[in-house]
Amino acid sequence: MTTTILDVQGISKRFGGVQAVKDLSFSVGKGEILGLLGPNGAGKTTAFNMIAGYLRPDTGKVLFEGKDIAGKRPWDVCKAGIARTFQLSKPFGDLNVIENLMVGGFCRTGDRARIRERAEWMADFLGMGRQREAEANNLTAFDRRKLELGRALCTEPRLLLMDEVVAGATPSEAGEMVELVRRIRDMGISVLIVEHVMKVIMSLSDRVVVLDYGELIADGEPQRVVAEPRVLKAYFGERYVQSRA
Ligand SMILES: Nc1ncnc2c1ncn2[C@@H]1O[C@H](COP(=O)(O)OP(=O)(O)OP(=O)(O)O)[C@@H](O)[C@H]1O
Repeated sequence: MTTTILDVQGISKRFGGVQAVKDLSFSVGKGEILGLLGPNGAGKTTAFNMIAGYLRPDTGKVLFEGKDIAGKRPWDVCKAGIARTFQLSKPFGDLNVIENLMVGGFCRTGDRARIRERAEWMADFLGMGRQREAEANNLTAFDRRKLELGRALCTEPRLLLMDEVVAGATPSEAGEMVELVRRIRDMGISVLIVEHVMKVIMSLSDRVVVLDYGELIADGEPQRVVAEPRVLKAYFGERYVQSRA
């Protein structure tokens, strides 16, 4: 039986008149890759931000390894063992690859030698060994994205939250990212991933949960979930579902 690493229990968030997330519950198993799906505006980023400490939930609990982290600040969530990447990657432009990676390490320890060693290892892991000294400003968009991923990993997380990691990537870059995510999971890190590119989600996820208008509408094995009428309706509308009946 898989152990649960993250257990989200009934979280909600309202922005003025918009109920962005409503009574959302789901869990991530240890060693699992869970895909978070849903049409634009479904509440995925809001849910992410409540888990990562960027937004305080109006209701509910976020249990990480059994402890409620809801409402903790991002720095404390990171220290607890959760790292995240952002939709828009913003490395420190005038720092080089190793220096950017080292920034992540300071979340865990003040030991510069250990941080540097991990950053060097990470540059190789990302396939950026030859760009160690390159300034982030001079990297391609995809390399900046990988760098952001590496910076998150340098915080030594046990759960990684990834937001749209292949947006704007070429097919071969997307393939490279999929491989990296698999290797991250093989290192024992659980992954919660938001991604619009279906091919990526379907090939990576052990399980997916689907949101629509802030509510969970499906949770299960990817192939089965994407064929559910409720999910098809959320993505393509009622007429599409009726035309297939
Ligand atoms: N800070 C905010 N203030 C007001 N409304 C917000 C705020 N953040 C999100 N919303 C609204 O909450 C709803 C959910 O947005 P959210 O960004 O979480 O969806 P999403 O599923 O991540 O969408 P996308 O796939 O387009 O990134 C939307 O209606 C959005 O307009």
